[in-house]
Amino acid sequence: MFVDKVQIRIKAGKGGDGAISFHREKYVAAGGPDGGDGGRGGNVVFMVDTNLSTLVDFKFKRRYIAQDGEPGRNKRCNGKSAPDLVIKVPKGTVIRDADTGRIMADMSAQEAIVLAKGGNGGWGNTHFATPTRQVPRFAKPGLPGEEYTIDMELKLLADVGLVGFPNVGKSTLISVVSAAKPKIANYHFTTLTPVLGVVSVEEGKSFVMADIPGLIQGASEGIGLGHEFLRHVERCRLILHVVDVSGIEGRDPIEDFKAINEELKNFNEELASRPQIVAANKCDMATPEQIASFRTFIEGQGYEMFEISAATRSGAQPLVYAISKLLDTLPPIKQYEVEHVPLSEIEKKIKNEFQIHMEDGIYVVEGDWLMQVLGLVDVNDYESLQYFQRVLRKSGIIDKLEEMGIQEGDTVSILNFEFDYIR
Ligand SMILES: Nc1nc2c(ncn2[C@@H]2O[C@H](COP(=O)(O)OP(=O)(O)OP(=O)(O)O)[C@@H](O)[C@H]2O)c(=O)[nH]1
Ligand SMILES: [Mg+2]
Repeated sequence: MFVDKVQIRIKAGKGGDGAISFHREKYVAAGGPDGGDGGRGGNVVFMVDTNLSTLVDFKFKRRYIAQDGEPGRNKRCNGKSAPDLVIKVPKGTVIRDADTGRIMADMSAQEAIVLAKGGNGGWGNTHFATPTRQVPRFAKPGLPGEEYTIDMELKLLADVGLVGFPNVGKSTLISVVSAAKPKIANYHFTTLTPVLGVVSVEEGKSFVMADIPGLIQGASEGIGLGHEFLRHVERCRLILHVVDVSGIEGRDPIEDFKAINEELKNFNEELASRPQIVAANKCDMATPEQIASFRTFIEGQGYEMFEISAATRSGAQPLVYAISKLLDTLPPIKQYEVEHVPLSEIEKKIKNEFQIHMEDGIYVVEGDWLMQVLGLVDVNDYESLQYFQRVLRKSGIIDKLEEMGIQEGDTVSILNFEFDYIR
């Protein structure tokens, strides 16, 4: 079964809670705190698996939950962090946050990505001993992991997309220019799922061609099969429009050509203006007059046309060279840009709900949204920390801290994350 669109739910693991425990030893009256930290919750990681070519597995399993981190224990034993939950997807899968529509990943630009971060483990009470507080009877709980409902869509990666009415010879063509072996038969909708083929042009030079089911009038409104598959030509750099010029099926090639382009336009305006080459197929069955009048029309429209017979292979090689030459001048395959959660939205939310209080000489900042921001921060990554700093500043947290008299070197605690304040 070919499936190229699914919705699933992912949830990263919760961090383990920090432990509250005190050192116990014979003859030692009151031992210090020795509660260990909780381990990190498992991330949910997406990884490209080139052996996969459909999202069918996700039709049957829709919830993916990573394990929680282990809680801390006594004797300063830290809980184990949970392993990442790795989800394998075919190359070309585009992942969106179903709630906001934001693009989270394009699994053609990236091989692997952490989509939901596991929560940090909570600190054990060992961390909270100070000269004035020798018996800290508290620890921090682990933070929840991120969770999302995501829409996944497979958009195949091909340089050239074959489009045309059913039975015009698209599959025959891909079978003669590449090693792909699609089903070929004399009836409509022989091809039911997209097929990719690598076309080699010359030593060290090749491009990828995608064969999709035939389109019919109304395809863009969901009639027939083609519409479901047009998303697979959305990334193509070039459209190869195959037309049957022989009229053996009683159709008019000019009308066919117009109808298909109309469908492309209805599906996606931009798709219709994608560079397009026309392959006039079944020339072995067409009269010179039929070919000539089609050529006049096509060239009049400003397209380049190639006479071919996929069945006899004639004309296929010049077509391949022409495609390759045109591809050299075109931009690379479209990648979807990952959209980060807009800063301004986060700032607004934080601004409305953060609170700061002092606890044992530490500035403690709290707020639900901070948790989500922290989920995006990687403390080992400079850019990420800068982003965090920007959020703190723009959402007014730094102003508030300064108002409260914070000084260089004072400790600020934001959830489980403690750092020295630097101006
Ligand atoms: N005479 C002739 N027949 C051809 C040519 N190319 C393809 N055919 C025949 O046309 C029929 C349909 O070919 P396919 O390659 O399956 O057509 P398709 O466009 O992939 O069709 P769908 O998958 O249904 O959209 C088959 O019987 C082919 O043998 C050609 O150049 N000349
Ligand atoms: Mg076919």
